[in-house]
Amino acid sequence: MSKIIVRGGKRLSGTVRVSGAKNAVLPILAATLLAKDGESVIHDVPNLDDVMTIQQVLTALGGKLTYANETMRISAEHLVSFEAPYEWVRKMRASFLVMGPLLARLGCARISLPGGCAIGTRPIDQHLKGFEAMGAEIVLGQGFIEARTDGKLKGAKIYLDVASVGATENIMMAAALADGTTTIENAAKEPEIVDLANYLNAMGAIVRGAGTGIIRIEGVESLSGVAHTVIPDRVEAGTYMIAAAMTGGDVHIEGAISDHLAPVISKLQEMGVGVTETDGGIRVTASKKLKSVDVKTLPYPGFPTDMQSQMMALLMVSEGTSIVTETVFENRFMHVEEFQKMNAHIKVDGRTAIVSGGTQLTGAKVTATDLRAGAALVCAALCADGESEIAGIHHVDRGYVNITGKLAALGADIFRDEEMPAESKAYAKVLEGVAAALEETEPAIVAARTQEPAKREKELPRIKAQPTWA
Ligand SMILES: CC(=O)N[C@H]1[C@@H](OP(=O)(O)OP(=O)(O)OC[C@H]2O[C@@H](n3ccc(=O)[nH]c3=O)[C@H](O)[C@@H]2O)O[C@H](CO)[C@@H](O)[C@@H]1O
Ligand SMILES: C=C(OP(=O)(O)O)C(=O)O
Repeated sequence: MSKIIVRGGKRLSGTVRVSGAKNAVLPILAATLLAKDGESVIHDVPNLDDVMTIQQVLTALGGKLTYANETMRISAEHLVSFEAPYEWVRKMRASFLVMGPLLARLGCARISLPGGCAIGTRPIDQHLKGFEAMGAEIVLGQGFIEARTDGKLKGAKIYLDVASVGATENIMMAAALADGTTTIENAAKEPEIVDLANYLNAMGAIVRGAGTGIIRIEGVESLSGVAHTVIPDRVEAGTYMIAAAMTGGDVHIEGAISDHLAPVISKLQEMGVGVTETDGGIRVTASKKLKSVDVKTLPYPGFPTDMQSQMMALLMVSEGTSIVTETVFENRFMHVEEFQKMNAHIKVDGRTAIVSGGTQLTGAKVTATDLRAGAALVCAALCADGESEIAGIHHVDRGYVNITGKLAALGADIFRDEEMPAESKAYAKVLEGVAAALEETEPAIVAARTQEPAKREKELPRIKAQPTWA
């Protein structure tokens, strides 16, 4: 299993480019299934494991896809199946987003119960409530959900009990081809919802009010494939902003949209981080000691839950005590135990974590428990004393394009264990061999094993291991 190795203490500086947003591209790729004709050409598609997963789902349904240079071309004229296979859906919760488009296009959809990060129970009742209101019959099978409709879905008024991002997106897509008008009340307002609405409208849909709490969708007869460029990833951008702040760095985050990051920027500025909008992004500078702040996660435009663990990492090294409250997911503090291995002082009580800041973090062997937890551990390791080894990297690969390469280009001492340069690997192997041989044969070492540490240090012979080619 691959790991990320970080040797902390390097100040980050330079420019990092933000990739297309994972949480925008996944619903948009699902929406390409709505196009009965024409090719969808989606630009700035990030090279992520989640994107590869949805690509597999779309292919299994009959989509014809190609992916090169961050552009995906999809033709969904001839769908061959209404079933999203378990092997892909279990890997990624967002696979459930194909239910709305399939129901609208084929009148039938069967999807395995979704998987994803272990951050809470994450029910899908609001998605199903929306489909039922539009006339679908929902059948719960053994590990799957089936939705069927006789003829077309019918426009309806749907009030969401929680402003769910996924439910808003799934209902918007289903409603785009329904008979009549659908109104979603208490809709999610995230920038990714607006991006999906823009894409649907370009396809020929009539979606109004995206980005507000009430979205109206007038159903149309058919939709066609079009070109669209995905918005930049605000969570990836926010993660690099935190990494810059944690290392006292000076980093330009190219492509970041400050409006999308308003709640994160406001907290960073309150702490004393310099954040300025530039022509092409956001510049973050941090030179002085940072102050603690309290943070409460909320649906957009509140502080994003997807930035909570990274923010907690920054609070661990800022002066004072902070209270972090997680209101979106009921189990999103699993990173705390890992942070504690790095000498962080945090107490959790239900959905609240009390962070005692001002700590010098120490490098440790830790494990990413979910996607953002993994990114937060990387941020913590960047300013920790010594070396950290972060396992569970498959979570990070779901949502960050080349995180080690991007951070290394900013000056971090970071690599994946399989990325270790070949000469370094060979050198390390030689050193290991020399040490093992000496352990066995050198009488002074053998004798020293049983001696007091102080005496041992004095008497050990100095080993000057050199690779044979040096
Ligand atoms: C692919 C994607 O875009 N993922 C994002 C999306 O996930 P996702 O769309 O799954 O998140 P939701 O907005 O649906 O979930 C928010 C809350 O609503 C609850 N809920 C949701 C649906 C439902 O039918 N019933 C219900 O009770 C969830 O358990 C959770 O407590 O928004 C989350 C909240 O900003 C982000 O953390 C995820 O990164
Ligand atoms: C929780 C996340 O994603 P998902 O909803 O795909 O699990 C995330 O992006 O932090």
